[in-house]
Parts: sequence; structure tokens; C-alpha cells
Amino acid sequence: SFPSGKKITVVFVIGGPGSGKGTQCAKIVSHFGFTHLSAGDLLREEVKSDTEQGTMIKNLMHEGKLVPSEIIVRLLLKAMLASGNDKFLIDGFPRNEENREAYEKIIKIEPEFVLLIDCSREEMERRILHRNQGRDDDNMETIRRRFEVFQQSTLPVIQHYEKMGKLRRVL
Ligand SMILES: Nc1ncnc2c1ncn2[C@@H]1O[C@H](COP(=O)(O)OP(=O)(O)OP(=O)(O)O)[C@@H](O)[C@H]1O
Ligand SMILES: O=c1ccn([C@@H]2O[C@H](COP(=O)(O)O)[C@@H](O)[C@H]2O)c(=O)[nH]1
Ligand SMILES: [Mg+2]
Repeated sequence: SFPSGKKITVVFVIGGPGSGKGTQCAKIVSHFGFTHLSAGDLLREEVKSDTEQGTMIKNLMHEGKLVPSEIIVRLLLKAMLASGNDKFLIDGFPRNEENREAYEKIIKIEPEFVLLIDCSREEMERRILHRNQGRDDDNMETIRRRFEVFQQSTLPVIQHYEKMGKLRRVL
């Protein structure tokens, strides 16, 4: 884990599917020296490795479901340590309360604040269908499932940080 005594800054960037998390993170990184870690990108990398775990992740992502918390938290920790940086923008995580609890137990670095990218569902859908990145989950059926997961599982996390006064909403 991280050497104790070293101040590590973490900002979570949350928003619905296609809201522009990756796009805004790239801009912030180029101005403020953060390391951008997209949880979804880390999982897509893992899928490329032809392992049993990779196949399981691929199937869950294809269905728009969330992968087990322990897997994504371990991937995040590994990437944070490998970067050598002390400032992180974590994009697309935590997706549910269980993710948040696993992060608090394993990584333990309280986020400075949580950036919520607020965007209408209509606009998010339009953006996803126009981005042409060849993502296996950018089809109407999976998109519908991803929106449901956002509503049911991610909104409670957003409410948690709102209660703590840590939420910063951008439109
Ligand atoms: N402010 C904006 N105005 C118009 N288009 C945008 C804006 N922000 C992002 N986009 C476009 O919308 C698409 C989705 O953006 P992006 O990939 O950053 O979203 P995301 O939140 O990371 O999505 P996902 O959750 O699926 O990873 C991209 O094609 C991007 O270029
Ligand atoms: O913490 C996470 C982040 C992502 N997933 C899975 O990946 C896809 C795509 O994520 P994007 O952030 O949109 O790139 C998401 O639908 C989940 O299936 C996850 O399980 N946990
Ligand atoms: Mg993204």
C-alpha cells in the first residue's frame, strides 16, 4: 500500500454513461498534473489478457453489470502505485455503495471531493451512439442496462457524498 505520511490526493469523477467523464478528465490532467485512472479502461485492459478473470469481466461489461468490488479496487491500487504520482482522478468509480466500502477498506484515501458530471439522459445516449470507439457495450440494449445501474446503484453513492458535503456538481 501507500507509504504512510505521504499526502495523496484523490478526486472521484462520477457521471452517467457517456456524460463526458473521460473527456473532462483528460482536460483536467493536462492542466493540473493528476494521473487519470478510468475504472472502465482498467477493466478493458484486463479483458485483453486472455484469462478466466478477463472473460468474466468481458461478459459482465457486455451486460452492463458491475464487476466485483474487490477486482476493481485491486486494479485501481495497482495502477496508483505503478504511476508514482500522488494526485489521482479516478473516473467512473465508485459505481455502488459496495465499491465505496471496498475502497475505504483497502485503499483508505478519503477523496478530496467528488465531481459529478450532470447531463441529461437524452444527451448521454446521443453521445454514446455517436462516439464510434468500437466499445462492445455501446449498443442500445447494454446502454439501457447501464442507465438502470447508474440510477439504482450509483445514485446512492452520489447521495452519500452530497450528505458529506463533498459533492461538486457540474452541468
Ligand atoms: N461537453 C461535451 N459536449 C459534446 N460532446 C461531448 C462533451 N463531452 C464529451 N463529449 C463526447 O461524448 C462522448 C462520450 O464522452 P466520454 O467518453 O468522455 O464519456 P464517459 O462519461 O467517459 O462515458 P463512459 O461512461 O461510457 O465511459 C465522446 O464522443 C465525447 O467526445
Ligand atoms: O468501477 C467500475 C467501472 C466500470 N465497470 C464496468 O465497466 C463498464 C464501462 O465503464 P465506463 O466507466 O463506462 O467506461 C461499466 O458498464 C461496468 O460494466 C465496473 O463494473 N466497475
Ligand atoms: Mg469513459
